[in-house]
Amino acid sequence: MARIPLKQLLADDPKKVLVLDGGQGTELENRGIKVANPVWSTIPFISESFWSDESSANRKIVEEMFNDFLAAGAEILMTITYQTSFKSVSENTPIKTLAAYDNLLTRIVDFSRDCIGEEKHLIGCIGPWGAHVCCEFTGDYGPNPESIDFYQYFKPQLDNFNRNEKLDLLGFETIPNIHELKAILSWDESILSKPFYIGLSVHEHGVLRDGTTMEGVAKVIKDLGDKINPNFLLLGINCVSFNQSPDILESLHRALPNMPLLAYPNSGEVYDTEKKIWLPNSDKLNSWDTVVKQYIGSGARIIGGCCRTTPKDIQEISAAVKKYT
Ligand code: MET
Ligand SMILES: [Zn+2]
Repeated sequence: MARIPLKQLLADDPKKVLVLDGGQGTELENRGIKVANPVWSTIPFISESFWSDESSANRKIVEEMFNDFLAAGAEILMTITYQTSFKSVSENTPIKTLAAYDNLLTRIVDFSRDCIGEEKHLIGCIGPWGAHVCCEFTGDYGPNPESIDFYQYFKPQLDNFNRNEKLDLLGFETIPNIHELKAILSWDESILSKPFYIGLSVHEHGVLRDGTTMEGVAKVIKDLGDKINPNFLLLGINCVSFNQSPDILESLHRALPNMPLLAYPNSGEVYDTEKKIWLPNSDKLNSWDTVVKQYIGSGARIIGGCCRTTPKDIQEISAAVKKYT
């Protein structure tokens, strides 16, 4: 394999900060793919023509998106599988069996790897349980979050991703609920056999969407002690408010000073659910230059963008990472 394993790469060069790509779902939308459906950005991969017709319009759009993020300086990119859980796919698309689902994931990973080449690192993106029921920004997992069978939900995607050598890292993203975090962290190497990270969905006031403080999050990790899965490489925040994200990351760093972190906030725009439009971030307090500088000061090792961030944002992130490392 041409790529250095991420664990080694991060350990060998303690100053290395990897530039991640930007918001894929919203970028596909910007480029004309209609993603408003229960499997969101998975939708282009569901139609057979995406695979059979190499000149299909959607295929071109996805290829160009990857190319533009690469040209902007991304060194680690994600598969577009945020809402590609077996439950979401089998309940909302013609793909019903585990075998057909496995085939879908393998095709998506192969395609993503072909788009980015052998040199760049690839993350197998895994959205939270809440994405299936649209509550990743409220963290409201119902009256009995402790009895949700998270393993059952994630297993088909994990089984596929764990054994796919084209993936370098698994990314659990936008995790809003402490019970889900505890569940993921309770899984040993037989369940999570690849390096993985967890991106938390954090309120702008700095608490997990369900109200747990960053100290509370840190306690879960500290309490696990040396029982923690050695594949747990990074913890961080994603799709959080751009303006508040440096402070949030700093609070996570204070609570867990030795933990490698990652950060990829959204653009700070706000979605108007009535008018169904994105409202501009009118009080953008910081530039990427300032934000990236603060992230690096707080121990960030992977930095990129989430929803509504574009290749232009990644270009600015990449310039700042070069400047401050
Ligand atoms: N990686 C996902 C995407 O941009 C993150 C979504 S956060 C709702 O497609
Ligand atoms: Zn996002």
